[in-house]
Amino acid sequence: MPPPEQDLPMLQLEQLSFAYDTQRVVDNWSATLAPGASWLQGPNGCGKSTRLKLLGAVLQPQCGQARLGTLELRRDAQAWRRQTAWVGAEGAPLPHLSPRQLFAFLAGLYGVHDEAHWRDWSATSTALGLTRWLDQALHSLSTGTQRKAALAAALSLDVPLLLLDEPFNALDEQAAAALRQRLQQRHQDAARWTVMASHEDPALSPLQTLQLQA
Ligand SMILES: Nc1ncnc2c1ncn2[C@@H]1O[C@H](COP(=O)(O)OP(=O)(O)OP(=O)(O)O)[C@@H](O)[C@H]1O
Repeated sequence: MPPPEQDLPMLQLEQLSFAYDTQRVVDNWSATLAPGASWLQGPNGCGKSTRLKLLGAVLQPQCGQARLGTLELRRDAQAWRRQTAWVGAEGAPLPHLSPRQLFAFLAGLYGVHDEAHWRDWSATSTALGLTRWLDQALHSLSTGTQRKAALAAALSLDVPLLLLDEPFNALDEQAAAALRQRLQQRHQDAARWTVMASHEDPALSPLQTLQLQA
């Protein structure tokens, strides 16, 4: 049985601010995200991708704080990254690796070695229609296939905080449906967050929507 709502941990964002040089893109961003799926919605250039990078500790906020359980983003950046998987809006990282090698590399980096994760990755890859490409270098694959590889790996790492930038871009309908199903499954356990920047409604239920302004 899931814990009562008042006992659930929250992802707390407290007045996060970030500027590229002199351009302030995130200005005192505060939000409380309950476990589950959240959608960052807003016009082009409003800072959706930048916010995901802040939450992934890829960029350092100049002010503010984020808290995930006992972790603080600015104090515990290294530990925070280990609890986080981030899939960017383009193709896959490390294009000289194959999808299988990418997952092996990430699994080693995150310290995930058990068989269950391999099985999970394999099942996710199959559901996404990735199977025939598993041993080909990512750079030789289409953008959609690269994204499937990055998504399968990130989902199988099974970290509490999953950050997805335009996850449905370049996915065929079957893969998009498989991704939705996998994300729904991920949230059957209460203590996981998925934050998505997406032009398209992620069509997950329940879904917390964060409307951002230009
Ligand atoms: N590395 C960077 N250096 C300087 N400025 C940047 C950098 N990345 C993004 N920006 C600027 O920050 C602003 C927000 O960009 P960001 O990509 O976060 O927005 P977005 O809402 O994700 O946009 P889109 O929907 O077009 O992907 C834009 O004006 C963009 O030009």
